[in-house]
Amino acid sequence: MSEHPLIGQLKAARVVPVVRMKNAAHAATAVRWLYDAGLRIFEITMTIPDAPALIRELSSDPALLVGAGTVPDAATADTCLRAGARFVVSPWVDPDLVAPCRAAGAILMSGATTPTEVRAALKAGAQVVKVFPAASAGGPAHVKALTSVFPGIVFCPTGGVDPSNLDAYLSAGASFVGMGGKLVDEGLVAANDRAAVMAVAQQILVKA
Ligand SMILES: O=C[C@H](O)COP(=O)(O)O
Repeated sequence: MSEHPLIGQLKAARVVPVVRMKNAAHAATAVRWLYDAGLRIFEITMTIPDAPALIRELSSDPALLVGAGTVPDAATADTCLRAGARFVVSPWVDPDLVAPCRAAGAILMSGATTPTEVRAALKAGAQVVKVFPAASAGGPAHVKALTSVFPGIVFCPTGGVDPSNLDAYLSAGASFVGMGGKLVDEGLVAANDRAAVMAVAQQILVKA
């Protein structure tokens, strides 16, 4: 099966910022700061109040690649895809998400930890395997073990990834990573500490 054209963009960026905030205004601020730093890809998680509205707003900018994260079911996937999401991320394997993603031409990233779960994600039709939770599953060594039995599969480790271990995950065989709390800490946004968030974002860009 040929690779989805957007996967090249994700590989080139190497980091998908996972925006997970309790407060919608904080999420919008975090995205604005990361945009100012130079980032153009955003995973907007469904744990943000009214997340599809933020997806719709961001998707109106053609320079951005916006996806929906922590998508719990097909109806939510459909809402996000109609709002402009071009990738859908689930921390688990849910075959119900395949049809709406295929219909919209979007990428489905399904969560998996073990080889059995990876196989299930691929059989269900995921184009990307989100290795989650990556750090507690064994970190880069775990990703390396998975890539040895699944050569050519697009792995996106997420959970505990930060600027200090990014290179180790990529060297282990990750195509790109998801980075949440270590990149955009809601506490820093709430404290209006733009400089601290920008500093972390710069580390990602320096490495890219
Ligand atoms: O779904 C992804 C996680 O929320 C991101 O995990 P993280 O905050 O440890 O990077």
